[in-house]
Amino acid sequence: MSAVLPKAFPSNLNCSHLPAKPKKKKLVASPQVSTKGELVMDERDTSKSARSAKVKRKRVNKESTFVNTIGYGDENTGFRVKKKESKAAVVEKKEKKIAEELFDGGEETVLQEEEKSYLSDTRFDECPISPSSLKGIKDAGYVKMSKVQEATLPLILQGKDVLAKAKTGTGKTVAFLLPAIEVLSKLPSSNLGGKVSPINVLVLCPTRELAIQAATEAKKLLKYHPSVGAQVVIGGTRLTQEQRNMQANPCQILIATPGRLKDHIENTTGFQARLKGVKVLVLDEADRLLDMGFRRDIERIIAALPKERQTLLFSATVPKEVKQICHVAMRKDHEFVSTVEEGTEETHAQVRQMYLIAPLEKQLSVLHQLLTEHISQDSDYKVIVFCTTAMVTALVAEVLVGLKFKVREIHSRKTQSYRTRVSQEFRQSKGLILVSSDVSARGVDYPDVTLVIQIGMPSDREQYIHRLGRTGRKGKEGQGILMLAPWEICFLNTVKDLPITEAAPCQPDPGCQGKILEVLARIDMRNKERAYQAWLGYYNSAKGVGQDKLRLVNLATEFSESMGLREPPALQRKVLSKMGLSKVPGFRSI
Ligand SMILES: Nc1ncnc2c1ncn2[C@@H]1O[C@H](COP(=O)(O)OP(=O)(O)OP(=O)(O)O)[C@@H](O)[C@H]1O
Repeated sequence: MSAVLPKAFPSNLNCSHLPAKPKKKKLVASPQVSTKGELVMDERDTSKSARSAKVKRKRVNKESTFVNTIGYGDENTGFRVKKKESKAAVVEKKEKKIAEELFDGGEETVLQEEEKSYLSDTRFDECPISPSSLKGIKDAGYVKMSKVQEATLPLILQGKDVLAKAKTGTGKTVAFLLPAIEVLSKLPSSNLGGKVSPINVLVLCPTRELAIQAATEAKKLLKYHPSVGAQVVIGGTRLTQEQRNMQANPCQILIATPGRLKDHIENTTGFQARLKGVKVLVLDEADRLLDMGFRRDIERIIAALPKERQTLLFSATVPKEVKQICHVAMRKDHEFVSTVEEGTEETHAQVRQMYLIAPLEKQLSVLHQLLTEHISQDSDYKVIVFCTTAMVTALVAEVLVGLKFKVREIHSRKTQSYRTRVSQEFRQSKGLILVSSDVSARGVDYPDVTLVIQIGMPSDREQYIHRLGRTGRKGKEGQGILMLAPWEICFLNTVKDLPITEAAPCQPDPGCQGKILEVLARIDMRNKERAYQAWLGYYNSAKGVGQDKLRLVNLATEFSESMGLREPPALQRKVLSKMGLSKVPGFRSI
């Protein structure tokens, strides 16, 4: 395997290395409609003002038709069978009429050409979906299905287990929630009531943020299903509070993080009985949930569920190991659906990906330069800076605040209420930088993120793709920069098939380093000690770095120097021992 080797870090070049946002011409929907009611596309400049007016609403002649590419008329689906006046046909007509009324006038959201790329030509109202769901979909502003939604809906409605792979930000949440709600709404009423209130749909998400977000999407789709409810159980909130909520208002859809769900299985009276009602299990970000970190919890959870159920696994990345172990959760005859074409990248073409090599002691000043440049180019900037661990995230955020950037931080060491508040604020804001650990790496849907910076090598190729996927969502443009230390270059091997190119070298403003040292000097020593320990823990187990322990000692010292420390902090003996480093010479211990 040939590595993509970057040039050495040059000492004397300016930082205008990032290509300015191209002022290219794009195809955008014209406000005109042809006599046949087709949308007429023309070519014109999409300057900022044009971009800001990107979503326009326009009436399209009802005659404009859309080709249904996947055959919802298929008899196997049990919907829209034949056009004879049978009872089924009458019901079908009635449903169709309601659907037509819902979308009457064919109000069509006209999007930029690039934003359409993730959508299919199939409209939701052409599909065998209940009028109540259609109403919710309409209120959410969705008209056409995304490609992954179009590809998976018929299979899920047929009752198949599905493993689905689709790029980040292309609507996977609706792809599993909508059919799951449809399955649920067709259950006989005995499944919906009785002494025990069963949980019929169980959605597992790897992070709390993702679970909350999935619940928000579920609530949109359930708006006109008054008898169906969705509830979230996640860590970071009081177990007893969740128990009370579930008792007061038992819902058929439960969205959970694995650890907390396991807690309820073990500690909440009657919970196991409720789980016996599960008809659909969804593993969102399946590869993450099935990797070693979550595997035990997932196995324990699956053991508590009925064997007779439908299982759906969704993710933007499905490494081959996941395909191998998905039998843990799925039936043998499950379908694998991928909307990422064979031989194409798993990342979006409209997201420019670059890497940049900088030694640890220069990384903060390079970061300062990257952010300053980006902000000067785009006043509507919205940046996520990913760091390796929670404590390193906290430190980088503190430095950026000291340098007067507008910053929020989010990581696992913050309380859940703080995380929820910051997440909500960032979702709605412009002109803000979010410094984050991997709690925001997967699935979190922040609209219009303009730049994702990753400092330090991600845990693996999949995590790189998911972090990058926080920008360029729903077909929009974005930019990603991966900043590596020279000794992390080996990581590039794992992403060499992706269109990631080396950024022109960056020489930060000479005055900046001094300012950074001043800021660092003001930061509480304990925060630096925590960052040092966390950094060491991360790289100690990082592939390609952690094996050579003697080298690790030196790299950790380099990191402590980058925080302005003369000597590395001493670590507790038991911490060193836990990391398997107690016998390695060079670490200071107390
Ligand atoms: N058919 C649709 N039309 C328009 N917007 C949609 C449609 N379906 C979903 N969306 C919106 O697209 C955005 C991205 O969806 P979602 O977060 O589910 O993507 P995802 O594929 O799960 O991404 P990730 O891989 O990062 O988890 C959300 O804001 C969602 O509300």
